Amino acid sequence: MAEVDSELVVETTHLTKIYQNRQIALNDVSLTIEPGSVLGLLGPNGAGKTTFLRLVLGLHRPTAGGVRVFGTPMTPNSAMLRRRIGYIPTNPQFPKGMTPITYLDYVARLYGLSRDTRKPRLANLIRAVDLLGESGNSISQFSIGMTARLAVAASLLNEPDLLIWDEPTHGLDIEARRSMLELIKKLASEKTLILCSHNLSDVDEVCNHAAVLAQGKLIFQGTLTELKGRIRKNHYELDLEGDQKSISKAVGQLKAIKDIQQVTLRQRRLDLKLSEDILNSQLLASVFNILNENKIVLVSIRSVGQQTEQAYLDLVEKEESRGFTRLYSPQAEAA
Ligand SMILES: Nc1ncnc2c1ncn2[C@@H]1O[C@H](COP(=O)(O)OP(=O)(O)OP(=O)(O)O)[C@@H](O)[C@H]1O
Repeated sequence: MAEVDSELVVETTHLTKIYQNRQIALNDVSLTIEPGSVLGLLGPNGAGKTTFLRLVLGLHRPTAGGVRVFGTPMTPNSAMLRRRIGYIPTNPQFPKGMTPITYLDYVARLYGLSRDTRKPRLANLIRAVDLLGESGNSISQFSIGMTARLAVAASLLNEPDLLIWDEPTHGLDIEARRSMLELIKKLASEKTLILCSHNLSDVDEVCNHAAVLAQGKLIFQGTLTELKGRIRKNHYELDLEGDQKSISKAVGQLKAIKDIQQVTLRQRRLDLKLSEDILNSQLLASVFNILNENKIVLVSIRSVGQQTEQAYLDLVEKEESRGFTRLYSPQAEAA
């Protein structure tokens, strides 16, 4: 584990970006990212994610508010500060006439790395991203997976402390995606990462924090556990085995229990929604008892919806319906 200092890696205050005086891409976003975080930046298309990343990188100037990276204000002139960041845009593009070696060597020279540092680091990185066999081939022949690996190598060349990767698994096949996720997990032990992604199972696997943008506004920031904790709990799905008559009888008994709010049976799959404020283990014990009395075998039980994807969809849907309400009841908004 890398030494974690208390300095915030990123701090945005009231960050706002309006394009061409009319498109509000980012609206008053105040967000902090601590060292060691692996932050999943989430949001529907057009929510402002790329705009946010570009502002953190100092590639755009904010319309209002500001960004500090490692405690220092980030501006388009902060070239030295940007060197501490390894950035991969969505669908990275490279000069087609180059090979991975000539390209990485070129980037390393731009960073001002000496020959003695450059050569071994380049060799290590090419090996780490598994491009050794392709190191002398033209980038123009590269698949999406090879291009993604080259982008990873380029983003790590200057040994940055912060990695900002926009959709790193986009377009990758199953194997390439797996190795990308494993690499992210490895890097997470020594660096801070911001990962923009539409793939919530990837986020679930590698991130420990999440920030959700919707229509330019930050509607959630916190740990992934907190994000999941926002969704409805006490919803279970049970697969049963037994004769239909016994199952129907058990369903009748379950419906009579006060703290079971909803009982739905589809074939042999039972959907149970329990009261939020009840000790679930106690109530589930009663459920198991009823199944037992009716000689019904419990094949499996799952907690429904305790997933990042469900939590994210709940949040974004809620925000959209709020927008809808604002649109159609101006008095409510003004109140
Ligand atoms: N250079 C620009 N000029 C004008 N409008 C822009 C510009 N870049 C982005 N926008 C607009 O700003 C809003 C936010 O765009 P942004 O690309 O930041 O969203 P995003 O969350 O990254 O979307 P996606 O998931 O589709 O990549 C969108 O409405 C987009 O059309």
